[in-house]
Amino acid sequence: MSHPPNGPTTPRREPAHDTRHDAHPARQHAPAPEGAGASSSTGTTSPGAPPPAADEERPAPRTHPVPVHDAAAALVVRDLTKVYGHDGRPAADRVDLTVPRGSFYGLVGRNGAGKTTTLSMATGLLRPTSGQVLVGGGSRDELVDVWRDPITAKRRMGVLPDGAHLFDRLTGRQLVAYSGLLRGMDRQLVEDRTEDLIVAMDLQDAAGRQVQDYSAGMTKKIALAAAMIHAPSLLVLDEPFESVDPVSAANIRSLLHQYTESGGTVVVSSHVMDLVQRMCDHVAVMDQGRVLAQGTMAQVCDGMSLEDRFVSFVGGRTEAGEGLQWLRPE
Ligand SMILES: Nc1ncnc2c1ncn2[C@@H]1O[C@H](COP(=O)(O)OP(=O)(O)OP(=O)(O)O)[C@@H](O)[C@H]1O
Repeated sequence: MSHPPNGPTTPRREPAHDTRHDAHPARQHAPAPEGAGASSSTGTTSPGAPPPAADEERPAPRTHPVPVHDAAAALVVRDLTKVYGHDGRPAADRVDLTVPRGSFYGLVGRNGAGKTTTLSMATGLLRPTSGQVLVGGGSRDELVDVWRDPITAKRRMGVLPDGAHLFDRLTGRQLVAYSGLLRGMDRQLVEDRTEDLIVAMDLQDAAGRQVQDYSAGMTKKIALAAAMIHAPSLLVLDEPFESVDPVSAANIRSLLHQYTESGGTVVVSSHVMDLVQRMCDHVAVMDQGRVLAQGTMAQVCDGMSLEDRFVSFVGGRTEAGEGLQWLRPE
């Protein structure tokens, strides 16, 4: 599985951080995840150191295995690799990730690091070149292989893909409702949850308009609502806060925290280190298709800010304006 950690930048080994929580009944808008006492619509779902000044020597790629038994995992990614073209360079290179149940897990990396590629394979949207993805979260502790049993695996997941192609001639309300109906949910339950989600996303005034007329942030929010309607046990969200206004983002964050407190698991990709550090309890750092570090936020940060830690892992900082001396107003 993962390479053994070594060297000065390796996060300390700490005892396993069991982030699982007991079911939390006090939730208003976030659908309770499967296995957390949710009502089921169908019977099958309910579902310090400063950063290096310049481009210092990069640390050797390494991963930090999370000491969580697979049975306590919501998502296990093993040796996942994707080679898109014929140049043989993998966009995701033997990625190993273990996402504990009930965790709020951040996946960070620079542009092109392989986050979307990894999450797309992990959610059954992009066929891997090799490797395996397992999803937990059923009423029993069994893990399901996403590529061998996609129907069962996808019932457990709610996915917000990057640049999702939505049925944007539907109204927002229709889009959310159809996401539930397509999953075989009871119509009344779908209607009730749709209204709850529209309020949670602050889209009451726009719910009757076609999604094609939505702003980028509104589109993101309605797609997030559609991903949640079946109360999955795992939410995989690619850049969920991109373009979303700060008030809506804060509301969505608290909704997602309620969801994890009631046993659900959230995986988010983001470039915004400060946000990830505040929001997530676990984090993985990717660069050039590889996982350089993963673990609890405390393990990975090791006393630094996530941003400083990230830069120490991936390098690449340049002096401000270097090479752009011409960029001055005339
Ligand atoms: N469909 C594709 N065909 C060929 N190459 C691709 C394709 N999608 C992504 N890539 C390449 O794979 C690598 C990883 O891309 P990916 O989109 O996974 O990165 P990312 O970490 O999500 O980036 P960003 O933060 O900019 O969204 C990049 O080099 C990208 O050019």
